[in-house]
Amino acid sequence: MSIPGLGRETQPAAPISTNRTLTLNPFWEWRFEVGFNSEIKVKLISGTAEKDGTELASQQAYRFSGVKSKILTLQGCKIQVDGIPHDEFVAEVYQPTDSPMNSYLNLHFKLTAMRETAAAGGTDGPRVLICGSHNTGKTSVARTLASYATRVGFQPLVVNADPKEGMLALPGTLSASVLASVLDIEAVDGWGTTPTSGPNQVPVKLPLVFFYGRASPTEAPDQYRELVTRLAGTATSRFSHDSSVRSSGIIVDTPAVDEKSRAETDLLVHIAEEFSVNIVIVLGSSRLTAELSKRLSHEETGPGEKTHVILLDKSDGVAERDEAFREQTCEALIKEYFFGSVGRTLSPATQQVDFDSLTIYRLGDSSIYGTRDDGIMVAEPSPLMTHSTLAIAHASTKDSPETIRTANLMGFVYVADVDKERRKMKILAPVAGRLGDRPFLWGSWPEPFVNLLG
Ligand SMILES: Nc1ncnc2c1ncn2[C@@H]1O[C@H](COP(=O)(O)OP(=O)(O)OP(=O)(O)O)[C@@H](O)[C@H]1O
Repeated sequence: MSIPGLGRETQPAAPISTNRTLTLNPFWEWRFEVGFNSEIKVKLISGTAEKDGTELASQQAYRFSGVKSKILTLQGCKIQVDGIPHDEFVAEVYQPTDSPMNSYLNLHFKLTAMRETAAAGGTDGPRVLICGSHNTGKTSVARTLASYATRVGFQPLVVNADPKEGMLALPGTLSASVLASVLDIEAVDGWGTTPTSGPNQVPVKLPLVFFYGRASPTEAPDQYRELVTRLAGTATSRFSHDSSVRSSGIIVDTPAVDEKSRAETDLLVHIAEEFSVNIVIVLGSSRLTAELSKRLSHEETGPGEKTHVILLDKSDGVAERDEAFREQTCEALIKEYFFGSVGRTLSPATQQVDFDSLTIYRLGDSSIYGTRDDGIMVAEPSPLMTHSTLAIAHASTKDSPETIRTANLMGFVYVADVDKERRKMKILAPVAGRLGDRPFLWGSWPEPFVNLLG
């Protein structure tokens, strides 16, 4: 039909298929980036493929949104991609030794041998720390080594000492968890879903989580050290009685360090010492390798055992994540924590509470509370709290400030609104129930962002 002056009515366009098949040879990687407002689906058609060490099941469609990552094949594969990524690239290599993955794989074989020896002798398995400067692929390597370990039947204790990332917990935390099963390929944080109240397809790994409430370890180095010590002590005592965890060892992911920064290297050495690390993997920095060798190689980490510091290449595929991307990831993680994800919808509860029925501690912030930035202080109702997440400490409101600030966490709530005059707050919690008997911790990071209920 033609309408005068308006031209011909257009026929609905036939949907354009965005489905295509990619063929990857052994050790090739398909590197892709997907924005937060779009989604792609990836299906393994034949061969084998993995994302950060976790194998894709054949013929299953995996959805990706808000991610920069890669699909690697060790034996060659065909994958079907449905949707248009924001960016993509196939990294071809002519022989496996051209890929840094080859050295990560060899490291895995070496660790497997050490774990087998430890299991046979009833001793501790390898305690590995992964470090390097910004964007060297530390978290990806840690995740890959952890996945490989579980694939051959080990159960390593995985530690995230990088508050910017959040592993099985929201960012701003340090955490540790035993990995005994596959990682969730689609998870926003790359590990799995942060445990809340709903059912999960992939078994939830109950992590041990501590609240740091800032992005960078050097912002509050004393508090950071204190939490690392707590995390190491609690995690090792909780899991040391389990012989299969002990012989599987530890894998520690660390915050980025500037190789020239003494303060940052000092914190790295502290993490290594607290976890009695005996293998340090440095990605892409010979200077950091030399510095850590000087400071750690003389240390005995066990009877007749010394720390080995090993330099490995970083992958040139590691993607830069700018602040906006990190903020969006953080937002996605917080939303997922309260509301769940596709196929796993949660029902959080909103409640109006009297501010004075809660005990909220502000982690030291001298810009608001003068010079008392050494510990925590009871917060007054403030609009600054609106749209923040508060951590719920596994402690009593009557405990000492030190016990509260170093307590492990039970979960998080979200502050939807604060009425300063009436001293009332609207709070979103993962489950309905009384909130008053546990202390809450309020950090300066992640910063308040969007209105989750808006
Ligand atoms: N080979 C690769 N191809 C494509 N993307 C990759 C590759 N390796 C890592 N990435 C992606 O690059 C980003 C940064 O990687 P990763 O988090 O492992 O680095 P990092 O060194 O831990 O970062 P940071 O310094 O911020 O802690 C992530 O989104 C990760 O999925």
